[in-house]
Amino acid sequence: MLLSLGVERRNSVLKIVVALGGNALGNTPQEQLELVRQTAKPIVDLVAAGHQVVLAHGNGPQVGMINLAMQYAAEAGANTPEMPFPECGAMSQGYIGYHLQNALREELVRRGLRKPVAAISTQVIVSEEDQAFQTPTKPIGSFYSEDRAKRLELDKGWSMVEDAGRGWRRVVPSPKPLDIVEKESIMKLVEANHLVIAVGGGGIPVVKDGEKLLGVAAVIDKDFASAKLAELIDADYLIILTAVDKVAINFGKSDEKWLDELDLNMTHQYICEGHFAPGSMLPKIQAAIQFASSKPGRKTLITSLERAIDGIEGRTGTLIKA
Ligand SMILES: Nc1ncnc2c1ncn2[C@@H]1O[C@H](COP(=O)(O)OP(=O)(O)O)[C@@H](O)[C@H]1O
Ligand SMILES: NC(=O)OP(=O)(O)O
Repeated sequence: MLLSLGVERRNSVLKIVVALGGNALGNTPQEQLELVRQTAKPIVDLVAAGHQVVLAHGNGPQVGMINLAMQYAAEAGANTPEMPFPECGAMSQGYIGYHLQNALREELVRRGLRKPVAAISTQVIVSEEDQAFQTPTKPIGSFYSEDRAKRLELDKGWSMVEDAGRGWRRVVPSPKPLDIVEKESIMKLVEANHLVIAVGGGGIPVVKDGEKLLGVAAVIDKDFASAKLAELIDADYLIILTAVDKVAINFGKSDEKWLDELDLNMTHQYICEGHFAPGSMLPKIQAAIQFASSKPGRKTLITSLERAIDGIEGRTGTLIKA
């Protein structure tokens, strides 16, 4: 028995959306290649147990790196065009999806499993009216010292914030996902028993302009996009893999307490008490609530990539349920 997650559906096939943090993918192509090999193992464990899996991933460090590189190249007169931000997001989706789909395919082959893997270039509809466009909150790119961050604010006009005690980062608008353009294709591939990678980097944010879709300069939180995808494809579980085994209250303080389980009332109370850092744990918790409250029986597990199997088997992680 691989998947316990609340145990009532022990031997049934579950439809699971797994969301993987962009910070778990490293900072260079070499690091990412190595890390996706580790990522592939717990994902393929789920597949081997017979579950239908859709993998979503973040892109914060990667879209920041791509955007900065394109800006520097254009400013240096390297005969390189100005690259619009949504195209940078699309590049990050392709770059990460390429590594993930190969790592998953190799792990499946290594275990003698036959299953096609496909990364879908995914667009996610947002509203032009979303208040997020007025207040950037999504951390992207590298971590900087406070001094360097203040200089970048002046030199580049970036908005910079301190990110969960880890350093300063650029922040960009992060509108909420309203719909997923390629949802029918994703559904069809899942039904056809493919291992699908979708809503990479939260999806490429687009707004509707009549029949057209226009890319916008923003980064959708992949946890919200994953929750939306999980709702739309009628998944049973949303599993959010990040750098910590469990969610804590009083995180980083002397009275820190790691949580095994959260119901919706407790979760709302802890949000009001400010236990979850905006831009890092808070969106995961909000996405977890969104999915867990969208239909009876739906649950979200938050745990670390390293301990994903333990989390899946009910030995660690924080389970959020209605
Ligand atoms: N209450 C909390 N409980 C656990 N971790 C927290 C909490 N508040 C902030 N964090 C931080 O949030 C991080 C997860 O957010 P982040 O690194 O942005 O996610 P991602 O893995 O999606 O890139 C954790 O590694 C931890 O450092
Ligand atoms: N798009 C997104 O949520 O990326 P991270 O997981 O890297 O923050």
